[in-house]
Amino acid sequence: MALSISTSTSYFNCVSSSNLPSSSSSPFKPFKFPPFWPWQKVKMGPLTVSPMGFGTWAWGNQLLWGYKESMDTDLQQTFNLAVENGINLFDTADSYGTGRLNGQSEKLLGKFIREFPGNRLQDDIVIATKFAAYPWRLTPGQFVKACRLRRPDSLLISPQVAVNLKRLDCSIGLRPGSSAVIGTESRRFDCITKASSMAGITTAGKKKAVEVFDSEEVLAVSLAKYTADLSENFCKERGCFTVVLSGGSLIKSLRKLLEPPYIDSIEWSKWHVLWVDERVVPKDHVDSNYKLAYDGFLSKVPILPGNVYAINDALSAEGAAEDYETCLKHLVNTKVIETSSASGFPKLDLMLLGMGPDGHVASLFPGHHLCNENKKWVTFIKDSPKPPPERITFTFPVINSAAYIALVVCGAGKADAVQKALGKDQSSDVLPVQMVSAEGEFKWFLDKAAASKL
Ligand SMILES: O=C(O)[C@H](O)[C@@H](O)[C@H](O)[C@H](O)COP(=O)(O)O
Repeated sequence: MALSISTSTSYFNCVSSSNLPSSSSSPFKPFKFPPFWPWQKVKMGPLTVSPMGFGTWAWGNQLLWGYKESMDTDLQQTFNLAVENGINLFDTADSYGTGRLNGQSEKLLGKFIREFPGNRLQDDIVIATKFAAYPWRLTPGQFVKACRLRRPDSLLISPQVAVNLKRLDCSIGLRPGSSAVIGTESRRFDCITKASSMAGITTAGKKKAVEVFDSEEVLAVSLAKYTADLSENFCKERGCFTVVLSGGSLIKSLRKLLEPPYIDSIEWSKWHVLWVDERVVPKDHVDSNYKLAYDGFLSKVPILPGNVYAINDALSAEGAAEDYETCLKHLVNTKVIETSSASGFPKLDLMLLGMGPDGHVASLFPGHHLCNENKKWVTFIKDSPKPPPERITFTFPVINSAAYIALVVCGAGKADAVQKALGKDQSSDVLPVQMVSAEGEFKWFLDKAAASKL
C-alpha cells in the first residue's frame, strides 16, 4: 500500500497495492510527514479539525479501484497511520464505495474507527458525510432516514458528525471542512432542515440535550443557573452577552435570575436583550412581548435601557421587520453580535425559546411558508394562528445560528408536541420545533408534565 501526500491538494491519495507499479518505478514520492503537526488543528464552526482531511472515495469502490475485502487490513493500517499523524477529518458519502446509496466507504470508516488500536477516537474524529438527494430521495421521510443512518450511534460512531448538506443534488463531496450550509432551494432547505433535525443531527454536529425536571419551579432554578453561567462565560470572553427572549410563559421561568445569587452576581450592564418575535402592537399593549418582559423581568434588573432592543411599534408589520433587521445588522457591524462562520447569519449568544402546543417556535407556525425563509434575518406574519395576527419573527437561519438555545416547555398541554418532536415514531410532517438546531448547544428544558408522553 503506497501513500503519497500531494501537498498542493492537501489530502491523502491512497491506492491499493494491487494496481501500483513496482516500487522502483513508483510515481509516488516517499512518505513525508504532513506539513502540520497533530496539535495544529483548526476550528470549523464548533469543531476542531486537522487542516488536512482524508478523502475516502476509493474505499469499497470495486468498480474503479478494484476493492476487495482482503484489502481491509491495509486500509485499516492506512487509517491508523493517518490518525497517528494528526489527521482527524475524514470525508465520505453514502455513494462512496460501490453498492446502492449506502456505500461501503461509510461502513469501512466506522469499522476502522472502532478497531483503531490507539486510545478511543470517539471524541476526536470528525466525519464529513453527504447523501444524494434527487432523484433518489424526494420526501422528508426519505431525508430523515438518510440522516438517521448517519447518526453517531448508528452507522458511524463519531459523536461529532459534520453533515455536509450543501451539494444535495448529487453526492459529489465538498472538500472536507466546508461548513454545513443548508440546501440551495427553499424546498430542499425545507426537507433537509427538517430531516437533519428530526434525525437528531444538527448541521453543527452537536446532538440535542434534553433535561426533564420534576416541576416548573425546579426547572426555573436550573434555567437561572444555565443562563448565569453562560452570561459569565460570554462576558469574560466577549465583554458582552446577547440574550434573545420569547414571549409567553418563558418570562415567568426567568424569575430565579431576580433572586440572589444571580441578581447580584450577573454583569447586567453587559447584557443586550432582543426578541425572537414580537407582536405588532404598541409597546404598552397587553399583547406586547416587550411589555411582558419589562413588567416581569427587565424592570427588575439593571440592564442598560440602550441595550434593550424593542421593535419600532409605529411601523407596519413589514416595516417593523425591516427595521429590526437593520437594528440587528447595526449590532453585527458594531461587534455586539457575532457572525456565524458556518452560516454567515448573526450568531446570538443565548436564545431563550418557548414552544406552542402546536409545536411552533417564535412566530414560525406549522406548515407556514415562513418556516422555509432562508435569506431574511427577520420577517413578518399577518395571519398568525396564535393571536394577535400581526407579528415579526426571526427566521430559522438566525435561530439556528445561535451559540446556545434553551427551549423551555412546561405543562401537559405541550406533551403531544414534545412527543412528536422527541419521540421515536416520527412522522414525516415536521413541526417547526423540530427544525430548531444550534451551532453550539441546544437544550430542552422540560417539566414532567410536558414530557409525560415521552
Ligand atoms: O410571541 C409569542 O407568542 C411567543 O414568542 C411564542 O412563540 C411562545 O414562545 C409560544 O407560543 C409558547 O408560549 P407559552 O409558553 O406561553 O405557551
